[in-house]
Amino acid sequence: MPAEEFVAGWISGALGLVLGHPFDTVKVRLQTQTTYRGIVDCMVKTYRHESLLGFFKGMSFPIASIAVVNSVLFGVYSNALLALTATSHQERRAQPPSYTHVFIAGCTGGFLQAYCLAPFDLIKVRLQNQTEPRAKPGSPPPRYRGPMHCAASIFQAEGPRGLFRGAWALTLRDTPTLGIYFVTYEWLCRQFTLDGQTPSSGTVLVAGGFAGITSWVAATPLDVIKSRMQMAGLKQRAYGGLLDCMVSSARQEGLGVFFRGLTINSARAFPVNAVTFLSYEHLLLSWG
Ligand SMILES: C[N+](C)(C)CCCC[C@H](N)C(=O)O
Repeated sequence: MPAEEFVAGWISGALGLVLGHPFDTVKVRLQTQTTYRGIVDCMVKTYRHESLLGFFKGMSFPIASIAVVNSVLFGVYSNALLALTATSHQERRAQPPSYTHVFIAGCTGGFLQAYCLAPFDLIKVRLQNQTEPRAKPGSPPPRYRGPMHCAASIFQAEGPRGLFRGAWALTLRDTPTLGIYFVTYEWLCRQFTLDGQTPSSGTVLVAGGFAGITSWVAATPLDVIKSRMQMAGLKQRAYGGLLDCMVSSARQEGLGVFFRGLTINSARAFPVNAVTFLSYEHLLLSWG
């Protein structure tokens, strides 16, 4: 039943997401704030000021949006591959598509999911960057009270286009790197699987995990720029555009700035993407 599979896919996507979210908060903070000395320092400070809850800020929207984002990514990828190679998912093990086709299909999926992801991602980043501890009597309330309030305030202050701030950087980040994502996954699966056979669950977990890491390594420089452009509207320190943001970040902080959050991104990527690919493959198998 497609509806059941959809729910199962959403739940396993959500599981991966919850697992990865604390890493994601630390990453966003390291990328956009200069008060932390490193991963451990950021974790300790977050825990001291905001308790464990601090790591889970901004999570409800990604959970709700992962259903849309994941189905666009995997659905477009699979259908693009069908259009390119005329083989359905079931036939692909017997007649494996070329890596060029896998790459093109991955880029197409990545391009389209980026636009669905953009407003959700913006709200996530804005909420994750609120470092105020949870409502203490007497302390000023945080700027955004929650995701809906955040969306409404951005809409009011910056207009509908405000919700798509950083969307270009996000599209540039995701188009080629999701091509790399599916190529890495396919390549690793084929290395550990006999011709024509279905990869084992262990292979799918490892291939999915490494596909996540590889694509995040490639995506990190644009990820930093994306997060900064998303925060720019708030700080009134608007950049002239993507290039301006790149140049001024590199000038002020050196080239190392493009690799901020790389370690934490990779640590997060393995479990998240291992779980995502395992559920994807299982769902398609049970669909027959
Ligand atoms: C393309 N880029 C590297 C940005 C993401 C690729 C992995 C996507 C996955 N949902 C995750 O959150 O890890």
